[in-house]
Amino acid sequence: MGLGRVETSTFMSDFLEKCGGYAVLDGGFATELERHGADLNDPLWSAKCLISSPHLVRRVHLDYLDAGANIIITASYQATIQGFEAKGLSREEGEVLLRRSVEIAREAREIYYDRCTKDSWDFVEAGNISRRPILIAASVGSYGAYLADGSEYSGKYGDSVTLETLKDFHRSRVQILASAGADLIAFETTPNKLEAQAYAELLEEEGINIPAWFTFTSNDGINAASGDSILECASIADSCKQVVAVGINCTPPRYIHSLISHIRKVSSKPIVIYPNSGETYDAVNKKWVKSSGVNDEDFVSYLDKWREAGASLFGGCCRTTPNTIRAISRALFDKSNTDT
Ligand code: MET
Ligand SMILES: [Zn+2]
Repeated sequence: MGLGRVETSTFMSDFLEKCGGYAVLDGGFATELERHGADLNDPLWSAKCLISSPHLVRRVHLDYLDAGANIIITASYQATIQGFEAKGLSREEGEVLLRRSVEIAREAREIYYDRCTKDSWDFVEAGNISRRPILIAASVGSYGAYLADGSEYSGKYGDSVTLETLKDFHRSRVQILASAGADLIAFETTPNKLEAQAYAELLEEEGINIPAWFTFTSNDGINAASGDSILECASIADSCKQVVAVGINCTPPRYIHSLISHIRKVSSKPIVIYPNSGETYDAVNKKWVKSSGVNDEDFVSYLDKWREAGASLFGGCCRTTPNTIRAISRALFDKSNTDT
């Protein structure tokens, strides 16, 4: 374990350096599957496609790689052994599907690299072919995501849900994903500090040997979705050795700047942000309501402020698309060209 820990301490800074100081994540995954016609009105949400249309999962990963992503996040957000069992699958079949989510993302990366080599898109540096660094992040959605009632945006799990409940709920999926060949685990859409504590303890107790990031949701720019202070949530992530980045996902762009500033007060770890499009999710009707959504140009216009505030990994969450990611990638790339 000693060696793993040492590597973890420099994992993200090394990666960011290879990427040129900043890294680009992918964009909304489930909502992109929907844009391609998938019907995700199901408790498994995007994980339904692991069963019904793995080719579409691979295609969306590839679209994000084509758009410039350095990190793609697997389709396991709402994939759980419990959820698969509720569909009548066996435990073993559920495990196979979880591993498959990582394999499909790895296949997409291989296909992308092969295509780049063939088309000579890679650039040659001092005689060596240098490939764009690409990591596979295994998604772990929060307990609220599994409940499929929108409680990842309220964080109210009720008094009966304890630290041990959450650890037991997440344990097997984390173990399976960690051994499936992913580069890191993305604990996403975390609405409260109890769940962050559960993740931190699980990583430690299970001796998980790949790094992780924790990202939280917020409805006000100050607190996590549950009302827990973002300072407390980020501090839990900061204290966990395996955590290589901390940040925010699936939160409207207008709240991100203030949240980055808060996180920076309690952590010097790299900050990862992937906001949604700013539209709101109606959990009852399972629909996104176009209220205060932003277009790709507006989304990108926030980037400089987010960088100044201290973030270094940027992507998009629900309802953002490969076009959003292409715009982010261009904005960062053009900027770094003019900076040097
Ligand atoms: C509700 S947040 C969903 C996050 C997940 N990675 C996705 O883009 O589908
Ligand atoms: Zn989202």
